[in-house]
Parts: sequence; structure tokens; C-alpha cells
Amino acid sequence: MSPKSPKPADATNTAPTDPDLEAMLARALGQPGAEPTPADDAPVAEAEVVPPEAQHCGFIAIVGKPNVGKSTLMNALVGQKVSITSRKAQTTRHRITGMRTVNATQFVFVDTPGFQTRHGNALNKSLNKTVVGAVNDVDLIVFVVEAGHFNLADAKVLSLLPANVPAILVANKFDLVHRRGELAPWLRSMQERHAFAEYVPMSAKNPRDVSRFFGICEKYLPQQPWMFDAEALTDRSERFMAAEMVREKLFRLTGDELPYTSTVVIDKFEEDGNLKRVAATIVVERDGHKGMVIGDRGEKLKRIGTEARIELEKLWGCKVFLELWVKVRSGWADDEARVRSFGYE
Ligand SMILES: Nc1nc2c(ncn2[C@@H]2O[C@H](COP(=O)(O)OP(=O)(O)OP(=O)(O)O)[C@@H](O)[C@H]2O)c(=O)[nH]1
Repeated sequence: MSPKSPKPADATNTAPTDPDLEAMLARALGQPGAEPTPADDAPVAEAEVVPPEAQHCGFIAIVGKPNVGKSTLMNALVGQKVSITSRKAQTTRHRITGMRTVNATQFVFVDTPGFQTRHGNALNKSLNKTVVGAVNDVDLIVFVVEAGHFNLADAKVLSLLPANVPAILVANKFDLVHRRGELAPWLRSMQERHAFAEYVPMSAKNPRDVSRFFGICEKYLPQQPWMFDAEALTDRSERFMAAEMVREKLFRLTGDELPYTSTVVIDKFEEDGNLKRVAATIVVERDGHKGMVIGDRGEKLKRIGTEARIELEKLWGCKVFLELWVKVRSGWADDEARVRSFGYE
């Protein structure tokens, strides 16, 4: 085509036509005539006895800017809540591994914080270091964006992906896309940004999409013996899960009023027969924040405690006694030593 010739009707469709991509798009977009892959409708069968020489196992990093649905996806893949979620950006602060063994393959997932581009404080520097560490040390990268969207924050995360590790593009929140046909040119434009191994429009909230995803990731994991028990779901301690659960309720119940720089520290964790006693402190930056957490006559703090306790009892299958305190430590997120003392690497 000469430079002067009229643009094709679909101006964004400039990527070379790749038959594999076209087939993948047709399948993902549910177009008539698209052949399902064998994994498409396969239910997630749990692991049976598999000899070590037939086992596959590998690490998968789930990366993306804040709030695109990384933790939701990981929890759905693991089949249990191992990573907290909320509408508030920057909920995830640790490198969390969850795992799931399906047939002969053990998938070990690494969840990462959304890459921080706005603030340069010690907390965010530590978060970003975790992301960079995660992507260079895995067999497969799952790069999550919101379907149909790509901005500077996504581009910054994408620029961290090493060329020698296969990456799958997950166009998440596909349920929110009303004109699905329009996603095809967008997916093709994503192909120009990075040589993704697969393009997967899906919804982390749709169980069918999630079970199909195992089949998509499987082929990128090396043949090697499993690293964890077939039934294991996470390598995080109960103490850690307790702090995370309180933090989730704190973020959910305070909404946008409370800055993301609040955190939770476990002061006591004791087991007493079928009872676990946990004491935790919610650390906030200012006196005003303390009031928001406590609420009118302590009602907010009480609700945070009740909701976290109920979830922990469900998770551990035992009774939980949870005691919560609130403390002000101004400037902790700017203080590197304190960020480390609160458990961030
Ligand atoms: N409609 C819809 N909402 C979703 C989907 N996946 C996640 N969400 C919502 O998106 C919000 C953010 O989800 P998270 O899983 O916390 O996102 P994250 O990327 O882990 O966020 P950070 O911890 O900030 O990095 C939550 O309100 C989820 O319920 C999806 O497939 N469809």
C-alpha cells in the first residue's frame, strides 16, 4: 500500500495477520465456527497419583497495574482466598504464592503488587522491587490489563517484562465489555506492544474462564517434580493470613477516606486447642485516620473485627478470638526502616 492510499476501514488493524492469533481471537470472542481447544470445556480435575517423571511444575507471576484484578484471578485459580482484594488500589503488598495441582501439573502462582508509578516513597520503592524480582524468576508471566484499556501505567509494567520469559496477555473484566467485536482490533494492537505467547480475554469472576486458563498455562511449565504437596494451596503462614484478612476488611469498610498507607501488625498469635487467639494493631498515619477506623462508638472497628474473624474461622475451620487495636505512627510509609519492620522486603 502506498503512503497515500486510503487507510483500511479498521485503522488499528495494522499488525500482520497471524492465523494463530486470529483463531485465538475467534475462540476467545466466542465467534461462530470457532473450534474449541481441548482445554476449553475441560473441568478442572484435581491431581491423582502421578509418577514424578510425568509431573510438570512451574512458577507463574501475575503482574499488572493496580486494580486490574490480579488477586481476584489468583484466588480463583487457587480455589481459595490466598490474596486479599478490594476496590481500593494498592491492596496487594506482598509477593504471595498460591498453588494448585491439576492432573499432572502443579501451578505455583506469584501475586505481585500493582506497579506504583505515582509516589516515590519507601513503601512504593519496596513494592516495585518486588514486581521486578518476581518477573525475572518465573517460567511464565501473566500480564493482566482491563479488556480494551491500555494506558501509561500498564505500559510501565509491560516495560519490565523480560523478553526471554513467555508472557500471556489476560484481558480481564471481559464481562464489562459490551461490544465484544471491538476487542479484536485492540487485541491486535496489543500484539504490536509485546510478543505475547497467548491473548486471553476473560473474566476472573467467571469459573469457566478460570478453569480454561489452566489448560492455557499448562504447556509453558517445565517437566519436573512438584515442589509442594498436591493439596497445598499457599505457603503463607496463618499469622500472615490473619494480618491480610484484617487489612482487607479495613480497606473494604473504610473505602476511599482512609489512605492506603495504613497497615496491620500481628502482636499475638496463640493456639489453644480448637481456638486461635489473635491480637493485631492497625497502624495509621494520622490521628484523624484513627477516628475513621474506630468509627462512631467503635462501631467500624467492631465490624472490621467481626468480618475478619468470620472469614478466618471459615479458612481455618476453628474458633477464632480476634482482638484489634489502632495506633498512630506518622510517616511510617516514608521511613525505610519502619517499612521493613512491618514486613515489607
Ligand atoms: N467486573 C469484573 N470485576 C472484576 C474482575 N476481576 C476483578 N474485578 C474487580 O476489580 C477490583 C480489583 O480487583 P483486585 O483483584 O483487588 O485487583 P488487583 O489487580 O489485585 O489490585 P492491587 O492489589 O491494587 O494490585 C475488585 O473490585 C474486583 O472485584 C472481573 O473479571 N470482572
